[in-house]
Amino acid sequence: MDCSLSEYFKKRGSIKTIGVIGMGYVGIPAAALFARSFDKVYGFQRDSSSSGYKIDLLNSGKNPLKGEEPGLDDLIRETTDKSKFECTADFSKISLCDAVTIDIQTPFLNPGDLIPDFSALEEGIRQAGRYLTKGSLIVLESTITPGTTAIWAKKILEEESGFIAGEDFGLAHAPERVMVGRLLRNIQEHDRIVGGIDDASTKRAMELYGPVLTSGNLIPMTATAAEVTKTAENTVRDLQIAAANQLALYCEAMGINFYDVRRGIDSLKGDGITRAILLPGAGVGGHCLTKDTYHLERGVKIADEQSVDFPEGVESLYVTARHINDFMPRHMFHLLKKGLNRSVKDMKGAKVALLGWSFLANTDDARNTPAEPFYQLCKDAGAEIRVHDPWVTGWPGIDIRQDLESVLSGVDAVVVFTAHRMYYQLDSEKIRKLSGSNSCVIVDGRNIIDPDTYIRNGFVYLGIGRGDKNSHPL
Ligand SMILES: NC(=O)c1ccc[n+]([C@@H]2O[C@H](COP(=O)([O-])OP(=O)(O)OC[C@H]3O[C@@H](n4cnc5c(N)ncnc54)[C@H](O)[C@@H]3O)[C@@H](O)[C@H]2O)c1
Ligand SMILES: CC(=O)N[C@@H]1[C@@H](OP(=O)(O)OP(=O)(O)OC[C@H]2O[C@@H](n3ccc(=O)[nH]c3=O)[C@H](O)[C@@H]2O)O[C@H](CO)[C@@H](O)[C@@H]1O
Repeated sequence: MDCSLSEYFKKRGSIKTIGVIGMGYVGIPAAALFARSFDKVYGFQRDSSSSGYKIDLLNSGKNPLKGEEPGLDDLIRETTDKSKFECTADFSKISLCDAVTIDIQTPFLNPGDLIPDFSALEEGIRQAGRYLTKGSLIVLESTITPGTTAIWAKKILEEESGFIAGEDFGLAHAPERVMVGRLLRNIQEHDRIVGGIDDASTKRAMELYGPVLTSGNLIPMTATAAEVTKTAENTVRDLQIAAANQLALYCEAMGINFYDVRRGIDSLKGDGITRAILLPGAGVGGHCLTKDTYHLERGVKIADEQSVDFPEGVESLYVTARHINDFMPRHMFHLLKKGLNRSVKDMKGAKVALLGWSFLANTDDARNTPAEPFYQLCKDAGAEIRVHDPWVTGWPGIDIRQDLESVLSGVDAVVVFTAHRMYYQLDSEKIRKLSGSNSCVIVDGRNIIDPDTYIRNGFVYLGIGRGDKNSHPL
């Protein structure tokens, strides 16, 4: 009788060589941190036209990620210099690894039909299955539909390897809870959810993640519970943001200042009471909050259990929240239209400066940026729209400039979409001169400018949640 999985792990000894499949926002910092704590890390990256360049870049000690990532440049240089971190497209080296993590993108083709595009992930899992060895551990870190690890991934790995998960190799899910701009810090400081398909896999996965944690704790559970934790934590966050967005829309309609109401609500504290209201904004972007709700919804739909007991004909609260957040770029367009009407200008032919393309302040990550639907609405309405972003240097079909003055000169309207640090320094007098207009419109999607300063300088001001200012006297 072959030995049990725990015995395989024991015979193999402690984890020394690790493979990380997918050199992206998640895989690169994860691999670099593993390389600091373990003997050797192989970063597996397919040699694709869009990302193959990362292999040589990383092997030369350079960080392919733009934007501010404290500590990552040095850590990549340090670990590659010591040959502890090597990037490759040769997946056969997976056979040298004691543990392999998979950090491949998991977008939705079309959220409406809840069908994720797991094609890239499947290719990566098949590569892992092809070369994994007895007594190794496979960990899915990608954000996936609940049920994926223990059913779909397990089946593929067993098909490709001829081994049995839970007997010949370990299998777990350990979701990444990182945010661009704080990748290294999040991996080390956030508590780490670790969910194996069985106890032996969970324990082995804890051996893998323990050494990279500084203040974070390990939180063991089953693989499916780990998948639900990850998708639900982002679903709930998206719901909280939608609650703030809806309240902001109400405050605008009622002519009051959302931030007065927020301060008032926050004042109710103590005795375990919490009513934390997040911030309304021009929209919710990113790779995670825009899709994890649909992973959770799909998970409950495909679960073997009987269908969920839920009120008849009522849409999921979580999907409704997604619709509210996805509406915010259109609301920004409505505010712009209102402002141009007040300054007696047509949207058609209006020159509009869009400030901020990335979905998050001070990063270059523009995936699912809410600025894109807004941009399209303006274009479709005949406006001439110019985009500025200090971090995002390129985007398919969009001319993104880094020279703010050239974007602002001669404009009829300025629209703030991202709270980049430099936009807090915007000078109303300078913008008025650059625009050459005595009634330039300014729409603040991130509450970063002072309305009264701009109104005093002759601007037509509108801001999200600012019902007290959006119809100010001209
Ligand atoms: N970006 C974040 O801040 C973040 C945060 C939390 C969770 N996540 C999740 O982590 C996962 C990865 O996200 P990401 O942002 O790192 O994606 P990414 O697109 O930045 O990186 C994915 C990398 O995997 C590579 N890849 C794709 N298929 C491959 C294959 N078959 N073999 C080898 N490499 C392959 C791609 O070329 C790319 O370099 C996703 O599921 C995402 O939801 C991301
Ligand atoms: C890449 C990513 O997304 N990773 C996630 C991220 O989650 P996060 O919640 O930290 O990301 P947010 O900061 O929410 O940004 C999302 C969008 O929401 C808008 N927003 C935010 C707050 C608010 O009050 N009003 C808003 O409108 C904001 O502009 C932005 O477009 O990091 C976690 C680890 O920290 C990860 O685990 C998690 O996968």
